Amino acid sequence: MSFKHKKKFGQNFLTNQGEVLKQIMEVSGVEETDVILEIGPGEGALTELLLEASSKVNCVEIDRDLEKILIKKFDENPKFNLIMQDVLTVDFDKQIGEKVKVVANIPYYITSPIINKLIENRKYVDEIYIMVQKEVAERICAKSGKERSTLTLAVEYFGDAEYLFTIPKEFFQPVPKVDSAFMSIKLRKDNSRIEEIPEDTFFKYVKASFSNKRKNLINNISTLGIPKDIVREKLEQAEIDGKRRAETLSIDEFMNLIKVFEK
Ligand SMILES: C[S@@+](CC[C@H](N)C(=O)[O-])C[C@H]1O[C@@H](n2cnc3c(N)ncnc32)[C@H](O)[C@@H]1O
Repeated sequence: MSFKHKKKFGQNFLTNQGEVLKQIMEVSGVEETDVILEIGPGEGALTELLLEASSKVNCVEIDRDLEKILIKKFDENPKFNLIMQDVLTVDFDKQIGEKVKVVANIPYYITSPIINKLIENRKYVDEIYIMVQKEVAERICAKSGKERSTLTLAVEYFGDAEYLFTIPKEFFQPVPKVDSAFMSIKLRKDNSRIEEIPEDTFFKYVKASFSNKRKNLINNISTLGIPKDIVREKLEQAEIDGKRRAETLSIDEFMNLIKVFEK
């Protein structure tokens, strides 16, 4: 009996596998020494190639109905480690405990929480290769323009994102409404940005700046309780036009602006 896909778990499995999987393996550059974390293995299409190419594959899958299928396929392979659990509840210290490369076609309904969880556990993760909704990949990787958001800045603060390639929606079963994209996030090994501006401070200003996307920086930053004339003055010092919107600022402009406000 074939597997019945569950919408609530974001289950759109790759069908046009040969082509896409080959591309995934090529761009993610998995090596024999790599330990992999695959979030949402599904029926194990990608898992099989990851097992061939790496030294160990930790798979985290939430759906108990897939457990038997995965065990039947891979349980005899000593490199295979199955964690049947919601990925957002995985304790990296206890359950992973070593450096991993993330390679996965993740469940799209929790894309931001997954990225945030991987960033929080960056001591175990330095490279992330994931398939996400095309629009989300475009937003995360946008260097300028209205696609930029707090998620774009969060990723830029900790690393570098790159849009790798597009996967048409017809390559999945069931066929979703949207196309997908494969992208990478390389987390910075040094703490350069964090040392310049602490995380809490950085996100306080970024969140305020994006709090109302139609409003300009003066109006949004003043929601932090800073009088508008002071906000205006500080933005002038930072050489940033207060009428600009947050989406037009690069991360370096944000870093500079925050330094001036925090002086
Ligand atoms: C988009 S499908 C990808 C399946 C497979 N990797 C493929 O490419 O065909 C997402 C997978 O994530 C699993 N999943 C959904 N929510 C999850 C969660 N919170 N934790 C772990 N896995 C989850 C789903 O059951 C499904 O297997």
